[in-house]
Amino acid sequence: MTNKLLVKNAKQVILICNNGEKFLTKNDMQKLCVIEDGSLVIGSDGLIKDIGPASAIELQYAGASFDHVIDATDMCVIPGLVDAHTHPVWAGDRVHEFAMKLAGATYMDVHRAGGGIHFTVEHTRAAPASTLLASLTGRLARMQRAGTTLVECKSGYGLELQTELKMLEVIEAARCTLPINISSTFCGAHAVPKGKTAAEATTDILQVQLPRLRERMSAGALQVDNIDVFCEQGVFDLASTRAILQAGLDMGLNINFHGDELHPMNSAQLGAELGALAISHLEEVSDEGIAAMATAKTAAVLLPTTAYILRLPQPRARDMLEAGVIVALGSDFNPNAYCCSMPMVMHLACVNMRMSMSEALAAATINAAYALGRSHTHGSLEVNKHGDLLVLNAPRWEHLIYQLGGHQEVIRYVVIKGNVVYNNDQTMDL
Ligand SMILES: N=CN[C@@H](CCC(=O)O)C(=O)O
Ligand SMILES: [Zn+2]
Repeated sequence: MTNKLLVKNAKQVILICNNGEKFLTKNDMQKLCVIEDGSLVIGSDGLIKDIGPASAIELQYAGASFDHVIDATDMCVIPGLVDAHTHPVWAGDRVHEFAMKLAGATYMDVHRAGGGIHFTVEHTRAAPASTLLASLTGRLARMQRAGTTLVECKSGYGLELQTELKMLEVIEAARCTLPINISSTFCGAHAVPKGKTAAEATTDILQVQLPRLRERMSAGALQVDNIDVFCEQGVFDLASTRAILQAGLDMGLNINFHGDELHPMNSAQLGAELGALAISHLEEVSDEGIAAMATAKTAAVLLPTTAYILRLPQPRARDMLEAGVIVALGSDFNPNAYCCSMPMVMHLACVNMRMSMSEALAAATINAAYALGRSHTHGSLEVNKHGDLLVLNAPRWEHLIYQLGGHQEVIRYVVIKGNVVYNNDQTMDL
């Protein structure tokens, strides 16, 4: 049968790892697996069929047919990027709040004044599903052009049953129709809705939202992968967070939540105890929390754009890496942190959080895939994994991070399951 794609003669092919690793930690994040002068074949099923030295692949596939051939001479190949944390379904931008924050207002000042998540909830509740789907489609296309091929997408701007379901249905429609891979997250506990106490909101999630979600999932109408809560002072405390996460776990969802962002909450210890796959933010995590996450193999999804925009203390990436935590990255795309670009996120992680470029790439590929429970199929270039990759118009892969804000010029092709979903003939030589 005809193969889908041959990518030949690349200067470097960055596999990330080649032994079926589900994640990388410590020194393994420093020495990524690389083939110099390599080629790669994606079979008719969209999975990677072969990968190796260009000369060996040429011999082996002499006479084979391919739907598409990319000559990657002088270019590099890396796995598609994985964005482990986004809020991409919403109406109503918050550009006015950016001005307020620049003038000194904190995230919680804006939130308590009825802005922030509340502002977005009001606009998202009022928006038709078709409008939300159109904007989501545009945002996912932007992410894809910036190299993201697997993205986590949260609900959480409804805070009541109807709008939370509307958001999840919009994510489901995108998942079924767009090439980009999606991991869907129920985040009904993203904030306490106006007019309710946190206790009332928790009861509504446990007794109304989650049971209805379970019905929709059992009927096959919705696929939801993860459960999320914003565990924060003035939002959901540890007890409510525990109850909601446990209820999600009991219905088969992976725990993946916001913790220890603005105040130390012991969210990391709670997540580790519940077997969370991932916890995001962690700007205020304690030493005990770091140790608990390392032992439980709970990934830390670090979000450099948030710390940057809100001028928060940086998450302690180096301490986490040294302790053996599985460090992943996400863009945190949302109306507060409007960034669709994982190359920009990796750059910020390197400069502000002191990660090396290899660590940042591992965190934005195999470890981000692990945070979403997908590292058996995504996050590295290995035989039988999905044929999701980027071809970079650069002599070394590090240009993708080094060229600040330059991904439009560096990314030549984006490939998902062997199909070229973005062909950028505007790239220029460096
Ligand atoms: N911290 C909570 N949630 C988002 C922000 C969402 C918003 O402000 O709309 C975050 O991850 O940064
Ligand atoms: Zn978030």
